[in-house]
Amino acid sequence: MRAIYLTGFMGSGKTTIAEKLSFELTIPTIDTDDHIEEVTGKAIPDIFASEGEEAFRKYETQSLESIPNKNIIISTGGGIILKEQNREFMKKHGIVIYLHCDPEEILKRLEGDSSRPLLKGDNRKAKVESIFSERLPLYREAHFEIDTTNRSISEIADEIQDIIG
Ligand SMILES: Nc1ncnc2c1ncn2[C@@H]1O[C@H](COP(=O)(O)OP(=O)(O)O)[C@@H](O)[C@H]1O
Ligand SMILES: O=C(O)C1=C[C@@H](OP(=O)(O)O)[C@@H](O)[C@H](O)C1
Ligand SMILES: [Mg+2]
Repeated sequence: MRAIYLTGFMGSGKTTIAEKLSFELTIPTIDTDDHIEEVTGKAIPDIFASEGEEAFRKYETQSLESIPNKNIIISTGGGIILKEQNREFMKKHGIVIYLHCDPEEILKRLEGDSSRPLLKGDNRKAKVESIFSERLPLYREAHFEIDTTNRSISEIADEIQDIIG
């Protein structure tokens, strides 16, 4: 089986759904953020704080390209689609599934979360809305799109299983 790449905004459920699918299908899963943390020995917020976003994006591409791409479910970081190189890599090596979620629900799901450096500080709503609208056309380059808004993790996992057969 070709790799399944889950893409989508922060809080769309990529990491959670990949773990569920991995359990149900008994195939491995890797999260690009976890991979970066293992390789660098640093937490994601520390990389952003000490080396900046550009350095993080380099690690992200290196992770994407070094993770196996057969018989695996890969949950990506929300910004992986920013680079054309990454979008092309995922489309070439696997099935790309975009997990859509309305910004309003993203804000609810991430209330109190402090692990996402791009949403740090005041005016989270404006931040989510502006990053979301910038990225939406890039997310939509995926092979498939699933709306996760107001849907349970089980329903979403079942829909992905239908897609991949
Ligand atoms: N379909 C869903 N319904 C409600 N909460 C969800 C759903 N999917 C994920 N969550 C919750 O949203 C938060 C972010 O999920 P996560 O899997 O880390 O998203 P991502 O990896 O896309 O940033 C977690 O607290 C998770 O439990
Ligand atoms: O959207 C982004 O640019 C980011 C999303 C995060 O992953 P999740 O999408 O799993 O939250 C993580 O890679 C980093 O904080 C940057
Ligand atoms: Mg994640």
